[in-house]
Amino acid sequence: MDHASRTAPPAASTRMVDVLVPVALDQTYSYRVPRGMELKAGDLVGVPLGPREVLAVVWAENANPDPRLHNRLKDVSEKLEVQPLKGELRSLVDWVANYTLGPRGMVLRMCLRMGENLGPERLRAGVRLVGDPPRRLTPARRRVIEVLSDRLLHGKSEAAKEAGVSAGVIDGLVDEGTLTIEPLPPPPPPPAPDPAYGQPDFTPVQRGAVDAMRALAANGTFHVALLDGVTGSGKTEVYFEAVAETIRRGKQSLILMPEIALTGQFLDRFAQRFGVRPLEWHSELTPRTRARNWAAISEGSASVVVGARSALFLPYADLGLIVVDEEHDQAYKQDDGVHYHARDMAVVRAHIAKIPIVLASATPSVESEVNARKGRYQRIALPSRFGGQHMPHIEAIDLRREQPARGRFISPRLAGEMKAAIERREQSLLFLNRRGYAPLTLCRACGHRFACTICDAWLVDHRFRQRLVCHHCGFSMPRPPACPHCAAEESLVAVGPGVERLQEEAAALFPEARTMVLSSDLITSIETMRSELSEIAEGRVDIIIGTQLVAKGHNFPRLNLVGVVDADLGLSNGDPRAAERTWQLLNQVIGRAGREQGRGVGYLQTHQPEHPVMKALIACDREAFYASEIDLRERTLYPPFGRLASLIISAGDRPSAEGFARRLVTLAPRDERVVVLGPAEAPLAVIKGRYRFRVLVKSARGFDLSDYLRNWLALGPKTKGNLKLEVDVDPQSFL
Ligand SMILES: Nc1ncnc2c1ncn2[C@@H]1O[C@H](COP(=O)(O)OP(=O)(O)OP(=O)(O)O)[C@@H](O)[C@H]1O
Ligand SMILES: [Zn+2]
Repeated sequence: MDHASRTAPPAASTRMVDVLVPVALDQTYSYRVPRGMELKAGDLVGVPLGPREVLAVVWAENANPDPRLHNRLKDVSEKLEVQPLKGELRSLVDWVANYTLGPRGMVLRMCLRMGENLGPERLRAGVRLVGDPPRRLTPARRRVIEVLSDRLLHGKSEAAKEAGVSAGVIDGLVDEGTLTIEPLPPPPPPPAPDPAYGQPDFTPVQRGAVDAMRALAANGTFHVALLDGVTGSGKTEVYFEAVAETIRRGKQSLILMPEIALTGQFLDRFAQRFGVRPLEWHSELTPRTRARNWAAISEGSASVVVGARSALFLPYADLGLIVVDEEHDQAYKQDDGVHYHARDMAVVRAHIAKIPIVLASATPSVESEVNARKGRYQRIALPSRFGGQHMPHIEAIDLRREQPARGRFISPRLAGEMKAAIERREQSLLFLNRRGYAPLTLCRACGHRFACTICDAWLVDHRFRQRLVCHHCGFSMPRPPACPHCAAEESLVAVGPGVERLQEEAAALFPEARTMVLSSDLITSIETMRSELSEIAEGRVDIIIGTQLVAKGHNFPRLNLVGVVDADLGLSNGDPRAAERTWQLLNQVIGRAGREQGRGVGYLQTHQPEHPVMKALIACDREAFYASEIDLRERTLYPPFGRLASLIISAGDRPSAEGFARRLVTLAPRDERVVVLGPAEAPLAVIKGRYRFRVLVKSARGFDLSDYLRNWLALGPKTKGNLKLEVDVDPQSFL
């Protein structure tokens, strides 16, 4: 910089803005606004950052940087012609970043996942027959002319496909003057959902809840309702009324789902109620659909959006309602990148936007249950099933007394019930939350166990894929013919069951029955998953064998029997939420039984029928479960009576990770409202070659734990080299 430019006032404009860039940075950067460019907070802009041009959002106008820096600032290069991010969304980004300690830029990034193309839609080419046939008329050319004989405009690629020719044949006809190329008009926007399209008749039990839903949506102010209805009570139909009311008010609704891959049935039900399908938002959208949907959401033409957790961060033009379906579901917690809980952040968004939110579940999280008990959330209850169906009857099968045969996992009693169900032409569901064939493979001769080389985990035998697979890093290897340790041949045995092994057993027990395994690792695409689920719903499967994928939200009309193969599975680890999870998962999966006809029955194969969770399940005693769990959390000051955060320290070698974790803990600011536990080696001590230590931070309920952590980490040693520190506020996983 030369002397003159420092003293003379710059010729360029002196306006400046602070922009936030969607990368892993927390702070904003100042840029100059070129003359003639009008910018306000929320505008999307292109800015030079280092050697690149990047997308950014104006976070604050009239920024006030050091005036001496002014001449070193670069200019905003362009303003994008899209809707600006509203103040409401920018506040959410700031709030989430502040709460989770995630970099603001990374939170912003979730708002900007609109795919590559932001410009206008590329026009598609159309062709029309206008002139005479060419002199040289090949059979291919004749077919094209036939297809276009109506002299209307056809899509070029469709016409080529219909005539069975390449695009080159069409281009040839264009050169001859036989056809013209004209742009196809863009497809008309899909019709808007119609709130009056297919409204059902509600039962007297449902009517009260429906009225409450409509009132909350009509009020349109911040209000949290817990729609607490047993499985099969019609929660979806009921919250659709809040959506209908929101459509009538001309505002947008967002319905969050834990597992968007499984929502085929949901989309159909939505169409039955509103005449069209809602707009979808999830990771499997093509870039073009993503760009189109993002634009429809930000312009306001999308009236209802159903999406996975990331849909919470979209730039709705005028959001009027949020519904969080299956609000208790763990899948709402994101555990990489920004660690956030979409249900909790949805409540924050509703609060900032001053709109109502409905949390729906048959098995509310302990947090939401406590909020309803304390009157912070309005409870809207549906205590019985729709259509007079009974809740399933639940029984324990005590595995200490009723053992399956050696190497088998289905007890004789459960097998007998399955046989009876098949004879009644009803479906059975075997539930086991374990993917693959067997969780462990060992050598009978020397005892060698197959473990992942870079994770602290056994390799899981996957027979469909014919490989041993690590569920933590994805490493896999073929099952070797001999033990790599002692070279014994044919000595390898599978230990324990996975769903694939259960299918083998079910097929051996009932050779005539049609079986199907549903497990996330076997899904090749959302479409195949949806078609498999409709095959089940149509009754073309007798025995369904599945992981937690089958527990969520499905309606299988012919399913009356659910067998939980290992009810104790989720209780054995030291997870403070183990009891809650087990209660929720088993209620949900057994809740698939007896929804439309006949009586549903659930069998719990367990070694501990006297465990409080099993007892509450068997007695269908929801009160007993929540009372004892709430009491326990209150005594131990676990959430929601206290707050938790985890620090996860990992490094390529054990001493670095442990050393850093120890140093960090010694620097924790003293505060009598905070307890720092650890560091301790993580239960999953090594993942992908990284050694992991955990620190658990517990505080009183009203305490600003995020602020405490921020101050602490600012004092802490810097993370250098491959050392990584992750902060997880309100952790759901303790592994
Ligand atoms: N008023 C109604 N009229 C017609 N059908 C209804 C009505 N209420 C509910 N149903 C039907 O009852 C079935 C169960 O409803 P729904 O799936 O909404 O229950 P749910 O409470 O969400 O259950 P879960 O928690 O198990 O997912 C569905 O097939 C639904 O279409
Ligand atoms: Zn691994």
